[in-house]
Parts: sequence; C-alpha cells; structure tokens
Amino acid sequence: MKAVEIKKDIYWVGAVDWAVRDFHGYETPRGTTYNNYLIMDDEITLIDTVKYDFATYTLKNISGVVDPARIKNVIINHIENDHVTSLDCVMDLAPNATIYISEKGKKGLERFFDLSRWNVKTVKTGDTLTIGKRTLEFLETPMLHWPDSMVTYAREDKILFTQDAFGQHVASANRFDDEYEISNSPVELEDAVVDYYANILMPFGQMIKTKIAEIQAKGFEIDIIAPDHGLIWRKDPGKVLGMYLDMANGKARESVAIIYDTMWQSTEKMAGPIAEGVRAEGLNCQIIKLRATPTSVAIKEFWKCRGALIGSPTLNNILFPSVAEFLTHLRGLRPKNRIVGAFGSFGWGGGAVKESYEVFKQMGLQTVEPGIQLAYRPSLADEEACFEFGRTFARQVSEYHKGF
Ligand SMILES: Cc1cc2nc3c(=O)[nH]c(=O)nc-3n(C[C@H](O)[C@H](O)[C@H](O)COP(=O)(O)O)c2cc1C
Repeated sequence: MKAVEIKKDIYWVGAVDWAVRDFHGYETPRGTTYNNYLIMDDEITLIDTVKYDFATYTLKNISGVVDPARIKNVIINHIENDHVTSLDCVMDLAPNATIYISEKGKKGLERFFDLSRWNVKTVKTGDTLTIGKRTLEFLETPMLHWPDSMVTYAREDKILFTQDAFGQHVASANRFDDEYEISNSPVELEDAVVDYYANILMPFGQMIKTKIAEIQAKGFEIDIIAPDHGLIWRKDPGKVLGMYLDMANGKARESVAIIYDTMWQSTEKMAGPIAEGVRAEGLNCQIIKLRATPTSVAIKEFWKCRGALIGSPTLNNILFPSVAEFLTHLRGLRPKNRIVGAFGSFGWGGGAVKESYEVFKQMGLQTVEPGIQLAYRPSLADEEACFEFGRTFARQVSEYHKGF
C-alpha cells in the first residue's frame, strides 16, 4: 500500500501483514498491520517503525512522501519487536535523526541496537517537542502494555498516537474505522477490539482507567486515535475509549462460556447437559473445545462472558494438557470480575477438577464449588446431575452479575 494521508501533512506509512496467523503465539485470523506515521513539518518526524521483515514497505511509503534522509526526529512510543526492529533501516538512511523515547524504552532499545552511533533523547510525561507548526506532547503509559510504553499527542491536529493501545489485529485495505465498518461491519471491528483487549490488555484494567483519566484531565481534544495495529479511529474515537473503560470496569455479558477438552468424550458428554441447564435459567452459553479452538479465541470468549465452566479429564492425576495450558495463559492475564467452576470425567483417583479450583484460587476469581466430576462415562442420572449443576451455576452467575 502507498502512504495514506490521515490529516493534512500527516501520513500512515506502515505495512499490512495479510498473512500472519501466529502473532507471538496468539492467533490472528484477520492478519494485522504495523502502523507508523510520518509528520511533514519543518522537522520531519516519524512515529514508530515496523516489524523488521516489513522495513522495505515502510521505507517505500516514506519515500513516496519525502526522502527518508530528511527525517529529523524518530519517536519510539513502544520498543516491542513489531514496532522497533526496522529502526536501524530508518537510521541508516537518516543517521542524524534524533530518537525520542522514554527512559525505560532507551534501556530496552539498548538490547536491540548499539545506540552509541545514534542521537537518543529520553522524554517523560509532559515533555514536548516543537517540530515547526506543531508541538508534540508525550505521556508515559507504563505497562500499557510494556514498561516503556508512551503515547504522543499532536495538539494542533488533535491526534493521539497510542502505539498498541486501542489497536486491533486486522489486515485490511481500509485504514479507517468508518471505511471498515462499511466494507465489513461495526460488529466485526468491535470483536477485534475485544479480542485484542482480552489477549493483550486484560491485566492492565486499572492502569487503563488511570491513563484515560489522565488524558481527560490534560484536556486533550481527540479527533483521531492512531494505534500501531489495525484501523485508525477517526469516525468516533470516543467509542474505543468507552469500550476500554467498560472492559476495565468489568463489563461482561450475563452468559456462560463452557471451555473444555476431552480424551474419550466423557467430559464432552457432560458439557451438553450442563449447557442445557444454563439455558434453562435463561442465560446464553457457548461450548468451546480447546483443541478445536485457538487459545486466543477461547480467551476472548471467556472474557465476553460473566461466567465460565472449565472442563477437563484427569490424565496422570492432573489436568489435561490443553486445559492446563489454557488456564496458565488465563492466569497470566489476571482476569477479574468473573465467576468460574469446573467439571470433568476421571477414572480412578481424579485430580483435574481439584487442580482447576487451585488455579482459580491463584487467580482470585469468584468460584462455584465443588464443581462436578464423575467416573468414566456419564450415566443418565449423571447427565441429570450435570443439567442441575448448569442451572445452579447459571443462577450464581446471574446473582454475581447484579454487582456490575
Ligand atoms: C493415559 C491416561 C491416563 C489417565 N490417568 C488417570 C489418572 O491419573 N487418574 C484418573 O482418575 N483417571 C485417569 N485416566 C482416566 C480418564 O480420566 C478417564 O478415562 C476419563 O473418563 C477420561 O475422560 P474423557 O473421556 O473426557 O477424556 C487416565 C486415562 C488415560 C488415557
């Protein structure tokens, strides 16, 4: 794609990665983009770079606007590999440019490149950089989602460059939210936001609230939110801010995700009547088999629902590996405001359901105990017990949901 002007003299110069499906272990069925931005002012300024194997794309896009040698400033909002690893290619062409980066960002950048050959200036919250007609202001956003992260505000243009925050993994010929909503759908875009939040930003809800409040307190007027992945928000940037605040405040559907795996289908045979019990209480639910579903999709569905039931057979006294992997992933994401329970089939001593509750406790989640487990195949009576378990769980979900 060619450079795209997002506001007068400000260009998207990034790359579209149509083919990526595994993004550091996270499934990206829609692909992604690496967005970076070029501001044409007295001092030509580049905000972020792209993943190393897309360096030629961004250099070509920049060259379509201006000779890269004329770049005076390079702002690095976030040092993750997909945004910084073509910095050396940019600096080869603009060796006298000055890099602006947070203190923590500089420390991290030293692990990627020999910085002694470049001009590097560290910036902190409230620092500004005047590049001609424009003044850029920096705001550190540590742990959103890396310690080095910061955002850059272009006051005159009312654009907030937010690195990974408010991004989505979507490859598209469209650059803007409104275009995508017409060519695809608003629902698809919202799903991509939830997917990204659930898998990347879930642990940082409190920080998100603090930083959005800080942005509001600073009185930043925002016409455009320009993230480093996916669509640029220009139709209604308030929408994605609102979605983030809602999720950080614990918004979820009053529904249940049943997430399980199975060796010989006994645990699977429990999931059906449990789901019927949930439905009997009027709650929606969906059943997700882990080895048939990418982990990131299972995480997203978990996050959308107020309640989740985790099903696992016992294998060698412990959780089935795919369930253990899912729970490990989930534990790292530090979910809050969700209620959970466990079920599963075993042969002799069991262990999987007990271990599920141990992990739930580590996560500090609200639980419905003791769950339900049974030996080998569920009998008709067991199926009835599963149905009742689903009903009881759904009632507890509804009760818990009232608190939000
Ligand atoms: C290799 C293997 C190891 C197992 N280890 C245990 C075990 O340690 N404790 C236990 O109670 N059951 C054990 N089981 C029995 C299963 O938990 C039991 O067959 C259960 O019904 C499987 O549920 P599923 O059909 O949902 O896979 C084991 C089964 C297999 C195949």
